[in-house]
Amino acid sequence: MANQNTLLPLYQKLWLKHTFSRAMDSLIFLLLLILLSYRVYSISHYSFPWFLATLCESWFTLTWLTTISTKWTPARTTTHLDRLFLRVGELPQVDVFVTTADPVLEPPIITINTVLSLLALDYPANKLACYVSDDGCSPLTFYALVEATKFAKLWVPFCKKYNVQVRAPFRYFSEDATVDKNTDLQEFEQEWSLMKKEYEQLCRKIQNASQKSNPCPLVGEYAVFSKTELKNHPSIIKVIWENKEGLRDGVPHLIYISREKRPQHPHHYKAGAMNVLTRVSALMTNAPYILNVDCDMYVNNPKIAQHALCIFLDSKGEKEVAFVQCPQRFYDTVKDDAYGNQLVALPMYIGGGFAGLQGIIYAGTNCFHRRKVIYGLSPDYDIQNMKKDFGFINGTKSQKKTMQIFGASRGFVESAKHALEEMTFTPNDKLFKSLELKAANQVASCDYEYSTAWGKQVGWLYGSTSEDVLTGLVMHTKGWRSEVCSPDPMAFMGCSPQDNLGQMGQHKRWSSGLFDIFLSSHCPIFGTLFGKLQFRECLAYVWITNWALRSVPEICYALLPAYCIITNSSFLPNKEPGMWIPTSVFVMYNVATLLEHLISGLSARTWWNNQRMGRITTMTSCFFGFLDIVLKRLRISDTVFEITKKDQPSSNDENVGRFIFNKSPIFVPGTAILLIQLTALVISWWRWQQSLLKNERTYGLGEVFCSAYLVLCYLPLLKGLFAKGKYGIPLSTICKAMVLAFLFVQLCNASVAN
Ligand SMILES: O=c1ccn([C@@H]2O[C@H](COP(=O)(O)OP(=O)(O)O[C@H]3O[C@H](CO)[C@@H](O)[C@H](O)[C@H]3O)[C@@H](O)[C@H]2O)c(=O)[nH]1
Ligand SMILES: [Mn+2]
Repeated sequence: MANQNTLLPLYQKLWLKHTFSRAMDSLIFLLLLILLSYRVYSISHYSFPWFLATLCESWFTLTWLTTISTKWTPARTTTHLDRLFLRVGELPQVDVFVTTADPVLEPPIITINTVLSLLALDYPANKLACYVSDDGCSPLTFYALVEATKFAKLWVPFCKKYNVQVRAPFRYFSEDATVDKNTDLQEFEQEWSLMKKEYEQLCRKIQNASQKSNPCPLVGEYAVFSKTELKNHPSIIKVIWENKEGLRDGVPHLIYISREKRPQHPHHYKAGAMNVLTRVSALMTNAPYILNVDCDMYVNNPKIAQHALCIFLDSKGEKEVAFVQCPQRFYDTVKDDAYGNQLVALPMYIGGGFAGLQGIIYAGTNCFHRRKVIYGLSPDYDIQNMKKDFGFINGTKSQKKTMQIFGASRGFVESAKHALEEMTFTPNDKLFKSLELKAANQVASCDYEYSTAWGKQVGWLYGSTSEDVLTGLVMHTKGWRSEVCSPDPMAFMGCSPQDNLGQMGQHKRWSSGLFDIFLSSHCPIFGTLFGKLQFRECLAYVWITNWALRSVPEICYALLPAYCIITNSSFLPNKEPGMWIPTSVFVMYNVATLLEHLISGLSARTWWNNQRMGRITTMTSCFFGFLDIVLKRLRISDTVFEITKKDQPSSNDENVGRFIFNKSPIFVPGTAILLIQLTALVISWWRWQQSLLKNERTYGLGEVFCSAYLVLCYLPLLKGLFAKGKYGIPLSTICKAMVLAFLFVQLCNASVAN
């Protein structure tokens, strides 16, 4: 019996059949090929727009090929929790990392809800430790965590006693409470009311504190914050709560870390913060598994750690899987996904596709890692070679090597050695009491990483604002796989941007970070040529890392119809049968994407919003992402990680879903494209009137349709031209866009004159 249990897999991979989606995608691909052949065949049509269209369409065809390859063999996993306990006697330790960076953009109340939901995980409390990194160095965040810990002592037992599902209090109390059948209702109601009262008090305290310049006098515990500046302060490490007795049902350890920052030292944003968390936790609990969440991602399925461990501890997963990624889902989302940022259909088709290849990308949050993989281990390591590679063989020469990799902390090197050999090792059994915080301060200092492998081969990798995808890609290049874990209920829930500004900033950061990866030495193509990145996984990475680059052909293609109308030329075949080819590509593409949305349970409106936002963001945010990287490569300016605002949605606002504008240059190209299409439409209408008078036949219907379609996509901007206040596009932006549009029309006219 025991034998059989060890043989049964802890998780299974199910291959999905998206036959319909496959058929549609292939058909579109075929049509694109026909279109290209038609273009080549009718070379006699050669003209500038015809040539440019051929170039753009070749690009679209290539992109479509990578899309199909990514989506072709989707998979998902199911985990067998019941078998986990038969397999392992005791659950392993898990260190949880939460990052926060700005108490204004990321209100502490959101962060503490995430932390509370993590402390209340359905997991032995003596096997958990929660580390919070605060890049904002904010006494308010610290204060909120201290107060939250007091509440956690009531909250954690309450959640466990009544088997609460949503363990983030702000969500729990916003819904009607449900209880198991056997619960003593009276007792429950009493405790529930008490808990609600306590939570409201906690909120009030934090609210009051946030209104003062300092949450409390900066003395005692808080004295360390008295002489700090945002980017100039020593490291602050505080053990807020220690589960001293190692109680299984207690509250897990909670540690606050604000790493050292100095003006001259680059801090590498989130990746830098994660590396400090890795090192400090190595000195304290050194758990073999790490869960990483952003400050807004609360636990929605308290058993998620066990589910992830099913994958890690499975006999196959144990050897192959580097990380387990849970999907990102959002709560209180804007109706019908007006800003196209809920990412529901995309992860289902593209994410599912990745999962059926070498594995899903690492998406930065809701992800479980193995510590040894973070330290740079490859899947088929040989223990002796590994020791040599990391310099763990006695002798001064090898000691130097270890330091070159991991830095000069002896304590850390010792713990890393054990982590790599997968031996349980807690550097300090009496944990924090006897722990020398000095050692922790050393590894959190800003110069610790100089001339080490941190950020290059070890830990979260530097050099891209999409540090997550980069770090995951390098693991895949080493030959590791990854898995998606999406049990029911959904593992985590978070905030998505509540307006188009947040959404556009996020897309700009992602697209630039991803394109940065494509141009770096970690480019997925090299990964396949020289590493162990599988070919189709490489294509999938090429698909995702090229996001910013896609803006260029897309903008060209969007300008083509206007160019043709203005210059009275054409880029589309305007006679039968040729004209049917692009028409059917357009129709098929829309039908296919619409059906994908409907099958995913989304509304037709959501589909349209996603299409529309796809066009807008590619030509605005992604284009700026592209420019950012061009400037970075030319060493003119560096990219920065702009934090997304996490706000609790304003309910019942009638303006929800409306676009808001500011003076950001990001709106200039979009407005210019819109003005150009409008100009073209006016010209074509005028010409049409003329031709009616002369009784001539007009061509160029295709071009007019394309222009009109773009105006429809850009409707939010069109409304912005006429609205006032934050809903209106600023006059300066309109003027700049008008200049661009004017130049474009001049260019068109000049090209005709030649
Ligand atoms: O200097 C910094 C900047 C950011 N963060 C943290 O990084 C996380 C992600 O930032 P956010 O503004 O929420 O970005 P998103 O676009 O929502 O994040 C996604 O994309 C990022 C990469 O662009 C990943 O780092 C994230 O994990 C992933 O959820 C947050 O917890 C921040 O507190 C830091 O700790 N230090
Ligand atoms: Mn986020």
